[in-house]
Amino acid sequence: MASNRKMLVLGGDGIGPEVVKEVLRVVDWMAKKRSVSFDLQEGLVGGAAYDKHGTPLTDETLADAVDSDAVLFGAVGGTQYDDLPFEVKPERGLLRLRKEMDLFANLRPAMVFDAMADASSLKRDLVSGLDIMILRELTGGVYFGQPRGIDDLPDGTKKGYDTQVYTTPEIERIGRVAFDLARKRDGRVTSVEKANVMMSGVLWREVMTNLHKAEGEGVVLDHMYADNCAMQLVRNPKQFDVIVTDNLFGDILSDCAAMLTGSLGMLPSASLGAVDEVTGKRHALYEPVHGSAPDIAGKGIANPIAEMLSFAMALRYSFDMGEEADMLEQAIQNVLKSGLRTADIMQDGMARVSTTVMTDSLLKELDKLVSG
Ligand SMILES: NC(=O)c1ccc[n+]([C@@H]2O[C@H](COP(=O)([O-])OP(=O)(O)OC[C@H]3O[C@@H](n4cnc5c(N)ncnc54)[C@H](O)[C@@H]3O)[C@@H](O)[C@H]2O)c1
Ligand SMILES: CC(C)[C@H](C(=O)O)[C@@H](O)C(=O)O
Ligand SMILES: [Mg+2]
Repeated sequence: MASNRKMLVLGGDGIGPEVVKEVLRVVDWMAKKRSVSFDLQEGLVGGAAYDKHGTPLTDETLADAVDSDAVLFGAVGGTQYDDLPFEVKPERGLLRLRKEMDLFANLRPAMVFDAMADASSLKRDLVSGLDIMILRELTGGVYFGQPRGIDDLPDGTKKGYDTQVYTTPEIERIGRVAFDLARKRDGRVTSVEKANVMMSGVLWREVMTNLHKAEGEGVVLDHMYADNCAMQLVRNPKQFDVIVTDNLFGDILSDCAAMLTGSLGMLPSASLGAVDEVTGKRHALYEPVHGSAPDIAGKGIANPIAEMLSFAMALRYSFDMGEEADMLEQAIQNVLKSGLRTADIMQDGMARVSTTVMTDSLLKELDKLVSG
């Protein structure tokens, strides 16, 4: 059935295609049980694209991504690609997608579902009900700054270097997203950098402070150094509402936040571009925070929940299907409540299940939600 909901599916490598396949079962369910169809297209990215085309992202796939309403992304990378030249490594495919689609705002929510509070690395009372949003700037900073390279030095040793760059407009646009998010939540933004050692951090703090004065009505802003933030996340995570930070600190802090929720396999994300003033649309890519997990790939034990929750974010942010997104999230909560666990979130007294059995049960919960 044709539809105007264009979604490009890029499974990638390792467990990427395994978890994406499970989401496609939910997409099927929606077509059958809710009469909601998607115009799906599949493509290659990462190592899978390199194996076939000699590049981790072809221009054609990039064009398809730009043309879609949303990209559903799995994960890229794998040890078999470790020796490839830097510019064709699988991860470059993802980075090029982010940059060329200008997906500057990466929303990484860390929520602890009731049934999961005992699976966290922290004690139950520190995490139960936790709901924080890490907003990571995704198209700037040390990931893309020039110059970068490895040079030979006269003494026969080498010098490896990267450059962290942020401009005022780059900081302002992510700051605006942070304030907008906070207004719909608890109204608090913590801006995280290392202004004590980095000039880009000094600018980041100055721009955030000025932006807050000019446009921060209804929002309380505070500032924190990134090292302290890492510590505070595992000491008392409920002190945070929205954390806004740069590309590299956001990468690290969100993996850290994952363990508050029980596993990297639980954390979704949405990578969003600016809203086009004429069409009202924006480029978007939905990706779990985890990677291709080479240690468990092919074993059928990956946790599909991060990918499922990423699809729920797609339903909410790209397809205006909040009701379906709520339903999917509710079904996930019900499955967890029923005691099913993939290996990464296994707890005493729970039933250990495979990736596909987790989805079987999720589809049954969805059935129950529509019939009851
Ligand atoms: N967005 C992405 O595509 C992305 C993100 C992170 C890492 N990577 C790449 O993935 C490869 C492996 O990286 P890594 O090992 O540092 O990180 P990783 O996230 O792939 O795995 C870290 C650990 O978490 C576990 N894990 C991750 N996702 C899981 C899931 N859904 N269910 C159960 N367990 C899960 C893994 O088994 C592993 O023990 C590298 O090539 C890296 O560059 C890609
Ligand atoms: C695979 C890699 C390029 C990526 C990043 O560093 O941004 C990943 O770690 C992530 O968190 O999305
Ligand atoms: Mg990461």
